[in-house]
Amino acid sequence: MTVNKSTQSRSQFRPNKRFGQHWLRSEIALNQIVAAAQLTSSDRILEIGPGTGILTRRLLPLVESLVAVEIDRNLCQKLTQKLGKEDNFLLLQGDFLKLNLTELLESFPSFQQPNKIVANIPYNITGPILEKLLGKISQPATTAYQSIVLLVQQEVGERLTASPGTKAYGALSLRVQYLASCELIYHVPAKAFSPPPKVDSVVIRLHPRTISEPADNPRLLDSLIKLGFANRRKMLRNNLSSVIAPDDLIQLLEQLNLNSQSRAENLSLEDWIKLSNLIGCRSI
Ligand SMILES: C[S@@+](CC[C@H](N)C(=O)[O-])C[C@H]1O[C@@H](n2cnc3c(N)ncnc32)[C@H](O)[C@@H]1O
Repeated sequence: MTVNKSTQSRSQFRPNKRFGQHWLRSEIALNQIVAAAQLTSSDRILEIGPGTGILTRRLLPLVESLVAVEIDRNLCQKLTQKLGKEDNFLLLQGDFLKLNLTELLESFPSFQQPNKIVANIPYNITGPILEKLLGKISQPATTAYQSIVLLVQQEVGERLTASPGTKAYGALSLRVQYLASCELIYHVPAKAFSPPPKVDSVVIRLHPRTISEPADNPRLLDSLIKLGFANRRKMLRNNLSSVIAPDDLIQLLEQLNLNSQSRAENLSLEDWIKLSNLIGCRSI
């Protein structure tokens, strides 16, 4: 891990597949990301994977400070040459998933406690990034960001923001929606990148939250969701039979005004929490 204070022509930035590098080149998409972030001059931004600095350069004049974490050493050198003179820019070289940001920022008071995240992330590590930012149902993250604006693969964005009863709705939707409200803001076509990825993308915005009526036993809720969606076509009473007898589950579903033939995808987050609480009570 090295720390560089503070980019060259884009032709010098040869994308490295290993790091999921696809450079944004669409003015429209860049403007959309900035708009979705709803920035104010007092915001302290964390950017994951600044790459060529194309987004960074737009954000810097609009905010108080921006700390960027980039894994690619060569890019870091170029970024330092480009943006190193900007007082409100700090570049950390390293793997975002492994570094302890709070500890690293102890020596940089002006960059501590970023309140917003804005990033075009490497798609291959979307899940781990979300988990690091939000935590898990059983262990929510302690750092509360005001908002998180990310460019993600369209299919993932649809799953994150999906509603009950839809094809995209699943364990990922519930796990993330338990920890944050999620909105899909813009569609970004593959041609907005160089090289273009195989899939289209979307800009999403998350607002981490503490749910008003959390599950009594978050670990149980998490396990039930996993079991419930293990086979989407099966009814819940079959998928959850290792935890609760089918007849007993039918009773609980009726208590919650839910159809006894419900599948996992038919239950809202609130239904899942209530069901988990009822199952938890029975096993005490
Ligand atoms: C999709 S590119 C986006 C680059 C730039 N923000 C843009 O919009 O053109 C993802 C960036 O994340 C960086 N990256 C990949 N894995 C990373 C990790 N674990 N930690 C930090 N940065 C990472 C890549 O090197 C690359 O610069």
